[in-house]
Amino acid sequence: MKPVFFSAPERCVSRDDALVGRLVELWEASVRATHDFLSEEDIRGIRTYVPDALRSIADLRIVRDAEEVPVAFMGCDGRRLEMLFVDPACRGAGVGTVLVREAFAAGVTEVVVNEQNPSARGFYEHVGFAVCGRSERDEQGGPFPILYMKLNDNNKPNMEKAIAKDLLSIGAVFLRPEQPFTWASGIKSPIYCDNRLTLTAPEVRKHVEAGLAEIVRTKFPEAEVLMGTSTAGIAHAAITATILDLPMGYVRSGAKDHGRGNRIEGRLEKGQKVVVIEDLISTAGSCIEVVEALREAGAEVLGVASIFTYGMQKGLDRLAAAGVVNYSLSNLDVLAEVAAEEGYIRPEDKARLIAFRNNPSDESWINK
Ligand SMILES: O=P(O)(O)OC[C@H]1O[C@H](OP(=O)(O)OP(=O)(O)O)[C@H](O)[C@@H]1O
Ligand SMILES: O=C(O)c1cc(=O)[nH]c(=O)[nH]1
Repeated sequence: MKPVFFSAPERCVSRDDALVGRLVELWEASVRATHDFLSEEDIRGIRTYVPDALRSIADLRIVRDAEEVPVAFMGCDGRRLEMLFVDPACRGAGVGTVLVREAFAAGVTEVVVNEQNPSARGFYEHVGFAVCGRSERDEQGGPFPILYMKLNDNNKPNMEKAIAKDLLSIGAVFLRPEQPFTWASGIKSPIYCDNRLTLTAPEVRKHVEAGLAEIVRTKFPEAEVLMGTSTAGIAHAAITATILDLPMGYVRSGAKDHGRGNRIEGRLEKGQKVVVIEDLISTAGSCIEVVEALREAGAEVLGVASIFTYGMQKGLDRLAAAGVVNYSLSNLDVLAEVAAEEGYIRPEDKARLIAFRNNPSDESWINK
């Protein structure tokens, strides 16, 4: 029977002989189960290098079972996922996926797999990698063809769908056509997406923060500081900054009338390159105010990373006029599609939501 409990991935700084010994055992069991193209002699030969590789890999993470025994590990070096092995007894339980998400959060965008291991290729394709090159020999010169895989924008549709599913699954999307919500902009709306609820749903929060970190890393690699919008962007800015090991602060909706009278909290130097973290964009009024406050303080705003956008024309026009680029993890078009597919809304509601987004001043959608 598959173990049902697994620890969260743990980063291993010290790697004693007992741990390395167990990981070598795990490596061998996993290789014997998946690398049937290797001979006994090949396995024994490669095994001699494994302990050194485990001791020297920059970032080693392990998952343990209920008895604290390591059952999976991964090693990353910069953008490359160098190793990921799961005990055959635990395959299919989602441990590999959890480790890969950690790898994404750590900045991984590349992996190399043996062409003769189609299940590994299938796994990496499933989580968003695509083959971008091939070599007839492996990186040690052995006669085993390898495939170079990269995470690229092909991953975007997966991410948009996955985050939409996440938001729906935790009940963060509210539909109330009979009693419209009032948005920050004053717009009356049949829908309200409460991303604040991701904070109390750790599994979803993990996806959101890994996604925001990926946006910052790939779209704004020069970012020096993250600034959260007040209030719903602040926690996301803090968690994303922790993943990326960057400074963070936040921008209030107005300056304080006591204490130091700040509007921008946290240290911000003139000329610093800032990415704004916003939870949601409707008309983009809130995030543009924040961008303007930061520019006034002398920051160079690289752009905005947000969880969700409605894709409203007003928001798009305002962002363009302010010269602000925004990347969102998901959007209304994808959310409405997924919600209809999964039975959260009726197929006809999908078109009604999009019609509302396209023309919010037409309130014919209101159920009187
Ligand atoms: O794109 P916009 O039209 O500006 O609308 C989106 C903003 O509205 C919400 O904030 P809200 O004002 O409800 O405050 P909160 O962040 O404190 O929850 C949301 O968190 C965005 O910041
Ligand atoms: O525009 C807003 O105020 C708004 C819309 C929405 O769906 N969710 C949210 O938190 N704010």
